[in-house]
Amino acid sequence: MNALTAASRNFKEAAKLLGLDSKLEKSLLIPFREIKVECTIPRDDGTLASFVGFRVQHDNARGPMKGGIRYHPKVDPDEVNALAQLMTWKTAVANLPYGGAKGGIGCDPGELTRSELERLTRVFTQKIHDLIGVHTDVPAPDMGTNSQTMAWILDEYSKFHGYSPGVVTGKPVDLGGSLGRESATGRGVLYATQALLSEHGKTISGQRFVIQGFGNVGSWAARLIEEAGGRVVAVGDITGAIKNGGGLDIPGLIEHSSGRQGVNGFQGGDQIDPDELLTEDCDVLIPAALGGVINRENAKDIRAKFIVEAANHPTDPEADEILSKKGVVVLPDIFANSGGVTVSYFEWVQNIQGFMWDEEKVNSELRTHMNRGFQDLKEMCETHGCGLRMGALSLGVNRVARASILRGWGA
Ligand SMILES: NC(=O)C1=CN([C@@H]2O[C@H](COP(=O)(O)OP(=O)(O)OC[C@H]3O[C@@H](n4cnc5c(N)ncnc54)[C@H](O)[C@@H]3O)[C@@H](O)[C@H]2O)C=CC1
Ligand SMILES: O=C(O)CCC(=O)C(=O)O
Repeated sequence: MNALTAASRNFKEAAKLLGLDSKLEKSLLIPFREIKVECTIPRDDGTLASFVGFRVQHDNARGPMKGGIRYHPKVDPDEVNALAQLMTWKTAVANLPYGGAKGGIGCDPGELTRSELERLTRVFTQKIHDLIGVHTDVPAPDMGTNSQTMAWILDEYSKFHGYSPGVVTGKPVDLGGSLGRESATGRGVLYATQALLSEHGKTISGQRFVIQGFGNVGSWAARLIEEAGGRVVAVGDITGAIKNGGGLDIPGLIEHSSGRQGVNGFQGGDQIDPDELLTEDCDVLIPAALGGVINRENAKDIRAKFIVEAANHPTDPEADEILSKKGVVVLPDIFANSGGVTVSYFEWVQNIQGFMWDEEKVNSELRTHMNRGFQDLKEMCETHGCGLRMGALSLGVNRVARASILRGWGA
């Protein structure tokens, strides 16, 4: 199912649950602004290459719009739109003073050299610089981008507006980035998983985990879960998948994967078919790569008891129905991966204050935020007698609707 169709379908179900006024419902669904720009750069060999960049600013009722920038060949307007919408609900679920946005460029970052990536990022920033800003829209890393990408955006933006570290988050620490942001999404996934398992009388220790995606989010989640006593029995990425029932050596896999740009060829386990990774036997499945990977084709074969959505929209609504009938508990993306944007908020606050927190404070504030978010989410589920996805969505949508009404935009 198309990402935008799926996100909108879930939103409408939450709006119905909340009894939202139909005009407000419509206005919450339509993005505030959709930007599409042409980005042409000279390649290193002197030839020209053109790419299309997007920034969808979905909603700003609760504050500046916030969300990552993705570099991936499959970036398209509908997907960016869906991801921007999810950011609006995510920042509200985390109770951060932000709205939602998302951006991306349709490109394969693995096929571009570092200097080509820098030129592409700078051209994109030149095209959108007057529409982003510390108090309007604050980008961050997502798939295919990282702290270096944010450093280039910050530098290019600052040529137009003066030095403004708070215009992006997920920056290098040397440029005003926050300690703990690099690991924040994976750490948030750990805290979210601990909260969920404890609700079911379990701890991380002794549980078997399967993780799809071994980039920023997947590798940090794996490392922290292993440190907390969990057994990561299979991991996959774009290069392949690897399994070891006794538990993979995660530090070894991180070293292998960063040297070779992927998990393929790791000797500490058996290579498996990446298509079978999601249906491997485990207690907790953590999708941490692309959207739409759990769908009506494979949902019936999922053997995990819990799914913790580290990726954005990994499960489509048809799969949700199948999983719910099977009794699989799904912790939704807009809560489970909100650790990243939460520490982005801490980074932005530090930039505005001009004061740096130590890493212990960042991690302990993150834990407090994630635990509070889980309690809020559970209360919403109890109030509406619904599952976790609808609980999270109605929590987020309700907060955005209230802000819109207070600002005089709603019914
Ligand atoms: N970076 C962040 O702070 C946040 C990221 N997310 C979400 O987490 C997910 C992962 O993001 P990052 O780790 O930042 O990206 P990344 O670019 O660091 O890593 C992406 C990983 O996915 C793998 N992958 C790509 N295509 C695949 C495929 N077809 N099959 C299997 N694996 C594949 C890559 O090999 C890589 O291991 C995305 O859905 C992103 O939107 C969500 C919240 C915050
Ligand atoms: O850190 C941020 O501002 C947003 C990260 C992001 O894109 C996401 O949570 O999906």
